[in-house]
Amino acid sequence: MSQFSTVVIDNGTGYTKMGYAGNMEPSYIIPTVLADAINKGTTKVASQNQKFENPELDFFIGDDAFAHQKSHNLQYIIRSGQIENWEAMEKFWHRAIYSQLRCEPEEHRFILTEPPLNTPENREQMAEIMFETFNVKGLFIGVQATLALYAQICGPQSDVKSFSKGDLTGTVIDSGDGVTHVFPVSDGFVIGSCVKHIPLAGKDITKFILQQLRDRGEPVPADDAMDIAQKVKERFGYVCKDVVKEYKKFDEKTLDESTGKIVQSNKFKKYVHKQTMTGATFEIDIGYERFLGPEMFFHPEFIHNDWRSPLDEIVDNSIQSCPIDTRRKLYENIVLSGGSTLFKDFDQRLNKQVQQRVDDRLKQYETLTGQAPKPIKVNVSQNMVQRYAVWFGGSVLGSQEHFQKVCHSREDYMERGPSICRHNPLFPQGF
Ligand SMILES: Nc1ncnc2c1ncn2[C@@H]1O[C@H](COP(=O)(O)OP(=O)(O)OP(=O)(O)O)[C@@H](O)[C@H]1O
Repeated sequence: MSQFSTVVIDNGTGYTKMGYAGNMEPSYIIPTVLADAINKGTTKVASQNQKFENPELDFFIGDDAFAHQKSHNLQYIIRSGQIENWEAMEKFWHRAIYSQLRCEPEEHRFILTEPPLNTPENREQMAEIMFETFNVKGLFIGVQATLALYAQICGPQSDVKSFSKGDLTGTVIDSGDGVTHVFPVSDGFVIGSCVKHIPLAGKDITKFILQQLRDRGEPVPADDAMDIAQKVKERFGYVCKDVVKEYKKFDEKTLDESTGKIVQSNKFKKYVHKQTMTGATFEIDIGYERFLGPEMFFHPEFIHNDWRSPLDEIVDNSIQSCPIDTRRKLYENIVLSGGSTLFKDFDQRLNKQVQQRVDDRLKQYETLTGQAPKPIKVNVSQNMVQRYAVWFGGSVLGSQEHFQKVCHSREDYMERGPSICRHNPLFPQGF
């Protein structure tokens, strides 16, 4: 890796992933939050036991921000994928670049990510901050869904050289902490009018699991409540094949012949938690919430009173609203991206349910016309880089030869201004 390799920063609603292009995983993953001082300059720098020399630098990001939330104003910078507070974002980038990545921005090109359908004005704002505040050498703003698809195609198992622009067609399902999106992408371009937005994601599952634990009377301390629920979700959560059958599996009791006692199903688990404040440890029983939480994707009414469309229906509707000549490929290449798609067997259940919808439609067509259409094979694929797919897509792009041709340079910016960053094609002309 070159000393001046490209920096990739993927700012998500919950977590920011950052590191250098060419790596398999981001070097830093921190919550996208800022804690800004209420009385600027009074906080001591932990490592030096002295106050900040410049009171303007009296702020913290990521986990440090949570640690200082009593003395500082905690601000969530991104909501539903969109940057809400530009001043806070600039401070966040400042600390991330100088203190975490420890790089001189003027010597590096940067790849930032944006949600699909981001406005050109937002892109210009990003460019202004990056070039004028940080004086970066170059900037590329990649659409998250396209980068996730790029990661899948140029992933660890694939041969980058045999890849063509037309391969960048597929449906990306991106589910993170705050929001879930379905993005059909054709030849590297998101089909904007067919994007579907679902206001449910990881945070909603975490809250649901916490509520379930509390309803069952488990001892969940208020201080660590969300943290416990999140760990339970990530460690024990899975997608079941059928909710009713799964309940039965949990309720099955067996006779332990060695002790002669009736024991409950091994589907129940125990989670041992060490309390942050007191250091005391205690045990929590984990039950039905293991599969009921992730069931939100297929039975959203469990969690949300007004949102009743299951994910497979939304994916199917999204693809059906795309141009007819792209649909087959969109069904055949459904790509998962983001932390909340990591539940065990999520891909299989989604695959089965979308396939069912497609088969039903084809059967209906055959009944009406008397002609048997060519079958469509739905393929939902998991991949090794799914958790950080967007970041990894940026990492691959930033390490390819053609990247310099698509990246906007500082000289270009000085000459033509922020509007150059309105368009960020992944490939140079004539690729
Ligand atoms: N193994 C896992 N199983 C289930 N959920 C997980 C797992 N690992 C992480 N998550 C969840 O994924 C979410 C974070 O994912 P990600 O980093 O993709 O989101 P984000 O980019 O911050 O948010 P968004 O995509 O909404 O902008 C959190 O809710 C986290 O609890």
